[in-house]
Amino acid sequence: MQIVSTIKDVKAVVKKWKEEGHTIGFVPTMGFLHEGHGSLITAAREANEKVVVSIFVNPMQFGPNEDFDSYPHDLERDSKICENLGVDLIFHPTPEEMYPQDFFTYVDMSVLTEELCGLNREGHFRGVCTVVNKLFNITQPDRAYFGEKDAQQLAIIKQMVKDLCMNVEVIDCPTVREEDGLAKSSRNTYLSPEDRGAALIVSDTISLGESLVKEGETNAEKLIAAMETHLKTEPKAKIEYVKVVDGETLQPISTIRPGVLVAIAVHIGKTRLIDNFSVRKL
Ligand SMILES: Nc1ncnc2c1ncn2[C@@H]1O[C@H](COP(=O)(O)OP(=O)(O)OP(=O)(O)O)[C@@H](O)[C@H]1O
Ligand SMILES: CC(C)(CO)[C@@H](O)C(=O)[O-]
Ligand code: BAL
Repeated sequence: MQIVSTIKDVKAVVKKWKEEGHTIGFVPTMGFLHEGHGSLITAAREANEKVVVSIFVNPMQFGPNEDFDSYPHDLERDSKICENLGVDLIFHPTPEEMYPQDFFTYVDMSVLTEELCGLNREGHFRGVCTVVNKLFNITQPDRAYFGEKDAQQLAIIKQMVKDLCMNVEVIDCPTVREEDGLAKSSRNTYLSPEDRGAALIVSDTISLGESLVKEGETNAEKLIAAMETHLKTEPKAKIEYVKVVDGETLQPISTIRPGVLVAIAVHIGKTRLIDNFSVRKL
């Protein structure tokens, strides 16, 4: 496994692989890898001859009051995980490598970025789209792997690939959870033991929502109300949103049907957690 930090070095490796006719699977991450990332890497490993993982805490997608400075990192540990999972190349650039002083181009999307997390994280998806576009251009993947835990991000990346006719297949990977249900996330490391207990309300509320839909609830307003009421049983939970939206356009809808995304964002202490489920059939 190679670890490189410059765009030039990645491009040289990718050029050679392409000349040899290899397919490339790409997993973009911000590092501090866990089994959620592991499942993306495993899926990439199974379907492609070469696997590239990027580890880059992208400053452009963090707001001024967000956790860019405290975001966890451990390249040595991440490298071992990647090596064990059969990754061929880690790309670990510096912010200066990705954004030199004469960097002036951004990828902006409307509509999908204006809902859910976009309401409170201004500029976040501009940063995500810009960096993912740049990473795709650098790594030239046949397939790129994204987690359903970040459902809005996944929908936005699919839209970007479609709108801009990008030659990459976006593969969705199911949310990997802790044994008690909490979605795995690098930010779970911020949770104190007490907050970790309280955080369970998030996945619990997702399970409740799924059960209500299975039992026949088709009214989005009622579903949201029931989920909010459940979240409020945990005094440490501060609700940012509970929303029912179309899974592709991310616009709010009133009647639940297959293809709908039910998404929540909740703050537990200083930790912001997201979770969701998709309605596959009624
Ligand atoms: N629990 C999970 N299951 C499946 N995929 C996941 C999970 N957690 C993260 N991913 C995916 O891994 C990719 C990289 O995500 P990232 O490095 O931001 O990890 P994260 O744990 O989501 O971090 P954060 O705590 O910042 O949300 C994204 O496509 C994300 O959706
Ligand atoms: C896709 C991504 C690596 C872009 O920085 C990031 O948003 C993430 O880790 O989900
Ligand atoms: N996993 C999503 C990246 C972010 O929250 O910045």
